[in-house]
Amino acid sequence: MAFQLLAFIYQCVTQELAARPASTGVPMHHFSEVRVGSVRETCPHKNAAHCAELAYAEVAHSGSLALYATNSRTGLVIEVGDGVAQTVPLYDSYMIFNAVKRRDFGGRDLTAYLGELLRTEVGYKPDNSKGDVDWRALTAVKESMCRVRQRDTTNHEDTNPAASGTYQLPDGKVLHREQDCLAQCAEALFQPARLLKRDEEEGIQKMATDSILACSRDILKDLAGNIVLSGGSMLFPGMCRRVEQELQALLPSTIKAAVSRVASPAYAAFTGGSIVASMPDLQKTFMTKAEYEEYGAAFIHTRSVSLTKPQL
Ligand SMILES: Nc1ncnc2c1ncn2[C@@H]1O[C@H](COP(=O)(O)OP(=O)(O)OP(=O)(O)O)[C@@H](O)[C@H]1O
Repeated sequence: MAFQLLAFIYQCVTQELAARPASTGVPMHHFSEVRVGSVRETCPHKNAAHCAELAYAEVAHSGSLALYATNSRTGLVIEVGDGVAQTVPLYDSYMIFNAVKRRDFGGRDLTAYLGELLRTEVGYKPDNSKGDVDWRALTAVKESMCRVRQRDTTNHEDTNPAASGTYQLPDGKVLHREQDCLAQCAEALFQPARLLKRDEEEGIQKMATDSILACSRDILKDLAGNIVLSGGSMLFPGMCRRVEQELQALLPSTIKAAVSRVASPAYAAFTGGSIVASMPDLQKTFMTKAEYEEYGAAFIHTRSVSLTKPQL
């Protein structure tokens, strides 16, 4: 079913959007793991080949694409979108596959958590008969009013520049931008086990630290020195500073963490993908249609930029 959908998307890109894969590379990304029921499984290699069968293209990883969006080739990407959080270390464009961490939580869990906070803290009463009105309102509050608390409370919290002073919820209650629950929502990214009730799930700071420390000692400083935030759920004001503080507290004191955010976190994979598609030296990682026809779909594994460097 997923491959039928992929075929449909590919058809839309080539026919509806009139993209011409014959004259430009088409980067595709795939997840390193899939969830089957409650079990996580490594995404089978044959899936990448199957994608290639559909598109004769190159298979990359959204984390690596986000790093390209910053014009760098070495660093750690922390990417949190709507349903997935992942930390992806890359050295000289190579993804260090065995150090990638991926967990199934993201923006939609934060929206649900915000709903709980508003119910308990301001007595918000969602009206379930109104379809997704309630969900859309919670998402709008999250995206426009919420911020990230700082570890160092002597620092002023950043406020959300998009926030006006107040927001009226569908039940008529009015929220004020200073309200504490608006700074509490994003805490769930740092404490998913306690706040999202996800047993054994680590926060993004622990995932990132584990990803860095799982790599060779020679490159730890390079990775920690270029940590890039990507994905819509990294847009909360104050996120860079908070992640930097968290990582600095967890990493050995000799390693300095430097955190930045890509220009448009929600579109970083697209931006990076377009950069990859136009980089002359990375075009050699593409599989052409002629190569596909001569060597078959498995040839994609010799070309993917998502290869692990064995010595790392
Ligand atoms: N300004 C913002 N502040 C906080 N969260 C935001 C903001 N803008 C968007 N988001 C959240 O980011 C999430 C979408 O991010 P993104 O587009 O990166 O995800 P995705 O690629 O669709 O998801 P995934 O890869 O996890 O399946 C949504 O939950 C959205 O509410």
